[in-house]
Amino acid sequence: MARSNESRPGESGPGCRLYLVTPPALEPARFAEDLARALDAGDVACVQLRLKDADEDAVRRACDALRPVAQSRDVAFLLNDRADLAVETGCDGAHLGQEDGDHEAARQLLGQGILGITCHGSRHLAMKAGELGADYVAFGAFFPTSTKTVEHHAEVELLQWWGEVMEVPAVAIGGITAANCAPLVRAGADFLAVVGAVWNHPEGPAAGVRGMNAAIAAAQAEGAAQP
Ligand SMILES: Cc1ncc(COP(=O)(O)OP(=O)(O)O)c(N)n1
Ligand SMILES: Cc1ncsc1CCOP(=O)(O)O
Ligand SMILES: [Mg+2]
Repeated sequence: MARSNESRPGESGPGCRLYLVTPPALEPARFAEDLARALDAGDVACVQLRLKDADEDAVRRACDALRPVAQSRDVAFLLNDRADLAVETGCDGAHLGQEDGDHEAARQLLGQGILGITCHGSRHLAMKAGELGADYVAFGAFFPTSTKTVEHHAEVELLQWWGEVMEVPAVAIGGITAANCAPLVRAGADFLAVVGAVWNHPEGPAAGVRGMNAAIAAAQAEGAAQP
């Protein structure tokens, strides 16, 4: 599947695309190989490095090992939680939550870089994020997840509403799998962000990417066939 002419988070593009978030812990050299295999298995718009328990040096080392794997394939590489470190390490941007510092300052710091903001299940937070210039808003969790203890949930209708009134792309996250993603795609999610569906796939990450791509394509085809 072609990649380079398609959308990255923050660009509007055709249909819905896959957004990979890394596992919570990884060994950079070994994971670089897994990541390469996953990215070579199908269409991926974006990779987010999310290492909640790693210190700054470990995050830098992981960036150094993984960023080229994504960027050499024209896949955007984002850092979770830290806009400053994202800029310093040459990432394409940062994903920030509601507790991850000053979003307006991050917007300034990132310049043309990608800024994604967690908006949980909230129209209000999403409008605020859109107003300050976020390149995408992230809604979730849509389904139960074992990757993170979540306090906020989002409904499928939120995606539909957002797509009708706003231009800023929407990322859906939280417990998304090939088996449950169809309603999110049909509701207009621009990107589906996943951890477990790819990295914990029983046949390996490449099979996880192929499975997600196939499920997205099937949901889009189904949507297009409806009168
Ligand atoms: C694409 C995407 N959406 C949401 C999140 C969650 O961000 P946040 O609320 O800051 O929680 P942590 O990831 O920091 O635990 C995300 N990382 N990516
Ligand atoms: C980081 C994050 N934010 C909300 S749910 C979630 C975890 C997503 O992981 P999974 O795809 O395994 O449910
Ligand atoms: Mg965060």
